[in-house]
Amino acid sequence: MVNNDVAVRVRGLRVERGGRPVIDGLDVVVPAGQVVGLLGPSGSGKTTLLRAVVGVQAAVTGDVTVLGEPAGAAGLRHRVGYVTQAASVYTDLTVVQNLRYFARLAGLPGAGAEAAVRRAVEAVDLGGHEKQRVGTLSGGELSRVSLAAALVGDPELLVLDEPTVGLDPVLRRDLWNMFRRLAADGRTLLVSSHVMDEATRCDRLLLLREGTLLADTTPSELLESTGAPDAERAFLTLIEQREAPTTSEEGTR
Ligand SMILES: Nc1ncnc2c1ncn2[C@@H]1O[C@H](COP(=O)(O)OP(=O)(O)OP(=O)(O)O)[C@@H](O)[C@H]1O
Repeated sequence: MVNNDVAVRVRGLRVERGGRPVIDGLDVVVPAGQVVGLLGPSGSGKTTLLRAVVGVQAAVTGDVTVLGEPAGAAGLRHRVGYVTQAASVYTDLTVVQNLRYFARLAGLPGAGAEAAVRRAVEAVDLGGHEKQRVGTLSGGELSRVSLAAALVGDPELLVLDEPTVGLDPVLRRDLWNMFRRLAADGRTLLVSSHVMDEATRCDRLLLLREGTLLADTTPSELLESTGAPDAERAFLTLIEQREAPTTSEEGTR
């Protein structure tokens, strides 16, 4: 049965990379229609988890169900948009040429493709740059073209791997506002970041460390439960709590 309240359900996920487990027994739920932040330090397994969700990660065991289907199923191809860390648009083509290409890949016919391209350009505020070659865009504009390329197929779930990396605070804020608008339209966004202050912009947070889930919470619950003044210190507090010896262990010393 499809549970419309859940966009992604991960059960007992284990992934090996380079001959060692980088995710070991992970259970995660991503509720539909929300902006869910996947946060954790570099190397904690964020990209690996996102790759498992879009179905491109090898050596995966466990269950990953996306929009009611197994991750990577052919039926999900147009329902899931994935933006990788490295921009995957063509720098020698203009914005619109890129988006037409991605509309073709999404199987959209002529008139439908043109309408989808226009909608995607509007959704990411790239009006006026349609005929600009992607290689000449600024970093923030380039991020938005990648996002637009993922949007042309009108996906229900957007999986974004560190979309704000390398952007200044104003551009980061603008991009997060855009994510909020996309969620308000009914989409689910799973967004990874290692910048902890971005946590406050999410509806829910998944905090990852060394391939395990440290917390599945909301920004306000995170601050309340740790008593920390900001997300970064809350994350450190959670790690310290996890690593602190229990009372019984102390008693045996
Ligand atoms: N192709 C690979 N071969 C071997 N090990 C890998 C490979 N790719 C990733 N790893 C290892 O898997 C672990 C998780 O990597 P992953 O890229 O998922 O982390 P991340 O949290 O996304 O990091 P970052 O924020 O730096 O992108 C790391 O220890 C990394 O070294």
